[in-house]
Amino acid sequence: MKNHSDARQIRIGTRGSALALAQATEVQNRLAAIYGDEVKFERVVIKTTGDKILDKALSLVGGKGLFTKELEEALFADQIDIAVHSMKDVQAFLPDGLEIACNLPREDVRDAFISMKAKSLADMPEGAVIGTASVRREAFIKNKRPDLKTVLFRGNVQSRLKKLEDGVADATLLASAGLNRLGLSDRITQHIPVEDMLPAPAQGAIGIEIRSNDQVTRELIMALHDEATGYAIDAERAFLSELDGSCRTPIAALARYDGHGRVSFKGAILTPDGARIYETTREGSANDAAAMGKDAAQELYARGGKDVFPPAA
Ligand SMILES: NCc1[nH]cc(CCC(=O)O)c1CC(=O)O
Repeated sequence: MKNHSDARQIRIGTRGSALALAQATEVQNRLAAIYGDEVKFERVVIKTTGDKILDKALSLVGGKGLFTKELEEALFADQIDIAVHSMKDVQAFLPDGLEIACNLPREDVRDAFISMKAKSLADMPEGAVIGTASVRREAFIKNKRPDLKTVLFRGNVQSRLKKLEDGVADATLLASAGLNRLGLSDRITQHIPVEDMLPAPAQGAIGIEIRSNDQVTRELIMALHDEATGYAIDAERAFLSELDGSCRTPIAALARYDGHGRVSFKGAILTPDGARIYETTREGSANDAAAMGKDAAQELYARGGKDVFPPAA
């Protein structure tokens, strides 16, 4: 056992970006609201590979676990007790010995369109340039507006907004959730309806990762778990893991819990050029959320896998 004074201490592992810190603060505030002085906090800021590589598309760097690997190593090394993640950045398969123990209530799931030149994606002048690093967003953009050009936009939310101000692109797309959490909601030009652009699996959700054998921490943080978010994430992540997509695969999914035991699910895969979208829906018991996502993935893989997934090298 660790030898901290009377109060139980939770070491919160987080990346150093403004968004990551805001999410870690949200977790800490929620825990403090429940446990008061019984729990003390220490924040441990950890730089991940994804924070260091800013000049390449993540899809070219290798993809999985770029924003989580170093945090997971710190969990294994007992340097932190919890790792706070954007669930969107958490790889489909976690290493043995670690698990996502809870999900906070989900933020806005939609993608946000941000521009000083147009009121909406549809309103963009012909040939205009959109900055994005997401193959999913790029494929949807090309599907709707084949005339638009895309440029690679990486870096944290602030640096992308700065690039926009500097005129590197005419518009960009970011998760509404991140902007809201950073107090930057006023920068959003248009919330893109999910019917037009299905979000990334788990977009807008925060998850807390722990060591599977750390029963004490699990019991403390379970109080933060949001059931509705958990069911939705179960379905969306089962969809993602069944497709075993990389960051090179445009994959989208959104599930909703109705508050009464039922989950509805929509999933899509797209060809990177946006020419084809394969989508499907499911509806069923929340207890079957993961099976629903998996089943939807199998259907779409059978229908569109050949087009969407690049042939093995
Ligand atoms: N891959 C980067 C990333 N991971 C999570 C978010 C936003 C917050 C969220 O979706 O929960 C972002 C930035 C973005 O997509 O705009």
